[in-house]
Amino acid sequence: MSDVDALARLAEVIESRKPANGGDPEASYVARLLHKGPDAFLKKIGEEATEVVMAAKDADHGGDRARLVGEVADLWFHSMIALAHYGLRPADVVAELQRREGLGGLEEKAMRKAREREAGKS
Ligand SMILES: N=c1c2ncn([C@@H]3O[C@H](COP(=O)(O)OP(=O)(O)OP(=O)(O)O)[C@@H](O)[C@H]3O)c2ncn1[C@@H]1O[C@H](COP(=O)(O)O)[C@@H](O)[C@H]1O
Repeated sequence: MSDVDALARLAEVIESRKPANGGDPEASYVARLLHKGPDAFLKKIGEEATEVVMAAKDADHGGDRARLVGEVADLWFHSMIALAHYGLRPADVVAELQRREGLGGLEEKAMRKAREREAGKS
């Protein structure tokens, strides 16, 4: 079973927790966040991103790398709740990464800057 399958399965569970699909905020953490709305899960994303940074800095100094894995999992999980809310799936993110495959970040940035310069002229 691939990594992407696991993300797709989790996306299905998240989908089933939407208010429109009968998700129960009393019984489900995901349903509770979706019920509270974007402010609630976007705040969690901000917190989890900070925790990723702190865990990585800790790992730099001999800290537990498993903690970093856990914090990244929390960040991905909460990001997937946001994707679901906006009608998107992990497959959309994977497709975007696939689109970028082989296009170096520096090369992409140079192309983007050139496009911006062109747009500025017109
Ligand atoms: N992957 C996860 C997952 N990762 C993290 N969490 C929860 O996310 C919360 C993370 O918040 P924190 O670490 O900040 O801890 P906290 O202090 O409890 O958080 P808050 O009080 O601030 O909300 C915790 O309550 C975790 O239990 C998750 N909850 C659910 N899932 C998946 O989502 C599925 C559906 O979950 P329910 O909708 O709850 O059934 C589960 O079967 C899992 O596969």
